[in-house]
Amino acid sequence: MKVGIIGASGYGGLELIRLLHSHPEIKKIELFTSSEEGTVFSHKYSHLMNIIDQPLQKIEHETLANYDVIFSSAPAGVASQLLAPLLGIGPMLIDLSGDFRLKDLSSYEQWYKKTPAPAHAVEQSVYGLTEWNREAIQQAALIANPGCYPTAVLLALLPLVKENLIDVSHLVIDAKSGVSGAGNGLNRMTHYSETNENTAIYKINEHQHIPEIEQAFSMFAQDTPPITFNTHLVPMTRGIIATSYAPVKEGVTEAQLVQCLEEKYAEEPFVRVLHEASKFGTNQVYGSNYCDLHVKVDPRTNRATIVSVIDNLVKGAAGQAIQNMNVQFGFEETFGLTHVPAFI
Ligand SMILES: NC(=O)C1=CN([C@@H]2O[C@H](COP(=O)(O)OP(=O)(O)OC[C@H]3O[C@@H](n4cnc5c(N)ncnc54)[C@H](OP(=O)(O)O)[C@@H]3O)[C@@H](O)[C@H]2O)C=CC1
Ligand SMILES: CC(=O)N[C@@H](CCC(=O)OP(=O)(O)O)C(=O)O
Repeated sequence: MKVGIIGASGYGGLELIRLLHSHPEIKKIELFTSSEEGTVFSHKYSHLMNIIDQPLQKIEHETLANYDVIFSSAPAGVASQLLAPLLGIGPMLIDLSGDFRLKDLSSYEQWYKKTPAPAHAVEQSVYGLTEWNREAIQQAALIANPGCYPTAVLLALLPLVKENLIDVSHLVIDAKSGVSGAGNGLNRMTHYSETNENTAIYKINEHQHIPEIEQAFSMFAQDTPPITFNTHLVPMTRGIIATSYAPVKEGVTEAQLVQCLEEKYAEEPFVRVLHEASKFGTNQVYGSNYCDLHVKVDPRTNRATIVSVIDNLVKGAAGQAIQNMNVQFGFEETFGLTHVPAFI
């Protein structure tokens, strides 16, 4: 199979290259750019010397139409313009940005503060939360790959919300991300001297992933009241930890919550439910496509603490995108994704 990557030189693009390189069904990977046409990729990124030595190509629709799959790892607002004209003319499209995720265009405009994608394209897009939407992904022409935070949050909470085991009206989600979540652009927020030795909350109550999480609750579980979701930037490169707190419904025990997660994910290759995890963190999924979950109920407050960890660039972006490609083409779902986490 022949795949093209738009935005290859960004963090999501680099991760797509790393993972696709060991995918047994991918025979050709070609890279597209909006700014560096002709640059030999391994001259820009020397860790890819003798691995990816071809030049970056100009983004042209006639060329892109000839690929089996196009991954777009371009920014929100740009991806929709690049991909909408390719819809239905050949390649399967997988977009890592938020452009096709929100079905309500006015909600996209409100949270992203950008012009929404064309309505017909958003209508056709399929939300690529693999473990929850396989059937639709198999039929999709355009996959809206989930955001990094929503992936971590939804894999942990959807089973419990669906089975009505926790009280969502008092749900609080506290999430923390490594700096690569912000991409490779330079700005004050990710400046070393303001990130190192610092942990900062950002986009307080205004994060663009709030409507995405609420939409997924209603798609896969049930309509819920608005949620409280906040995000923090921590001085590490990769990883997301999302800790959610919610009262358990009357009579519900910790054992029931654990069983609910275990039953949902028993056959899943990339979701692990941890037991007796008195301490765990993002390093146990680093560089891998795993999402690890843990739940505990505090008997004093009757509140559940539900924790999930992912690598934002793998399960939160490129890894899940490849998992979705595997589902769509009927490949083993683990192809290209069998990397063991780099714990240290
Ligand atoms: N980083 C993460 O953890 C996650 C990111 N995402 C989403 O994935 C996408 C990529 O993120 P990330 O790799 O971190 O971002 P980066 O900023 O690292 O890279 C984005 C790339 O997009 C390309 N690009 C920029 N402007 C344009 C344009 N006008 N037209 C076409 N291409 C353009 C650039 O490459 P060039 O100049 O060569 O064209 C750039 O390298 C974003 O939409 C992001 O929101 C989703 C989940 C997690
Ligand atoms: C650390 C950091 O800045 N993370 C980014 C996540 C980016 C992302 O996944 O964006 P989309 O889902 O909108 O594509 C953020 O919080 O906006």
